[in-house]
Amino acid sequence: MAVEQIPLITIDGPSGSGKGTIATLLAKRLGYNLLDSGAIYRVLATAAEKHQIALDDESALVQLAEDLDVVFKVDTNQDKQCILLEALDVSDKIRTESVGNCASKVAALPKVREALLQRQRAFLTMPGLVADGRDMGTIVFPNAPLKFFLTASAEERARRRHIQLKKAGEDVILGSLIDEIRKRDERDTNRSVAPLKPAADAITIDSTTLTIEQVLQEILTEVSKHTIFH
Ligand SMILES: Nc1ncnc2c1ncn2[C@@H]1O[C@H](COP(=O)(O)OP(=O)(O)OP(=O)(O)O)[C@@H](O)[C@H]1O
Ligand SMILES: Nc1ccn([C@H]2C[C@H](O)[C@@H](COP(=O)(O)O)O2)c(=O)n1
Repeated sequence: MAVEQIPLITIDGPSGSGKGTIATLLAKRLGYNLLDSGAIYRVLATAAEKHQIALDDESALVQLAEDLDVVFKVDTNQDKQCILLEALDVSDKIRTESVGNCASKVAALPKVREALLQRQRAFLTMPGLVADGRDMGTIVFPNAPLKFFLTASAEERARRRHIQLKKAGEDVILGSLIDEIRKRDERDTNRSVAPLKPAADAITIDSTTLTIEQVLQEILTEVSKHTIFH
């Protein structure tokens, strides 16, 4: 089957807007594959630390990206993917704010993004794909038939992240999280390549005052309007 005929939904948006949560629920509901593109940048940043590569050493990071030994395993019993870097489970380790910041730095390097492009496009297989990130609808899958841009106020995103990190046992201060989220937004939005922005044909959903279930329902309503997803 030609790739253009494979059902594909993209969800872009800033950090903590709920992309990952919604993409996971949507993929499960539709029985599709899932691409958590942020996880690839997070794994790359983790590999850089492991191999003592500086986060601004573009040529070494490109080589690392090309050789990156990362495996995404779908865990059918849990609602999350298991992510292996060089055969070691890094699923939880990559979720800290600190790794998110490092990922944002390596993601600002144009040649690193180029090196990871094909790896992301390879996720587009039958029966379909839900892809979440910053440039899914603009650069990686510009021809996707249905695109969403999920957003929420920085304060609300930090509040959600605060609850999430506290549950995971991380000792974090809400005020610093708001600052970090704003800094990451700024870096992701103002970089020269594939900046965080809605695709011209994306549907924007502001989830500041919506529950996860309400966001999912809004998306499913749009999905039901397209025959390619039936
Ligand atoms: N609409 C919502 N209402 C309340 N909490 C939400 C909502 N959407 C997401 N959350 C919660 O906010 C937290 C962050 O969500 P999630 O990890 O999905 O965001 P994200 O956009 O994928 O972030 P990142 O880009 O940093 O990975 C999670 O704990 C999630 O349960
Ligand atoms: N398509 C993507 C996905 C992620 N990034 C960068 C920018 C983010 O700050 C960082 C971590 O992503 P997250 O897991 O928080 O979604 O990775 C990107 O540039 N492009």
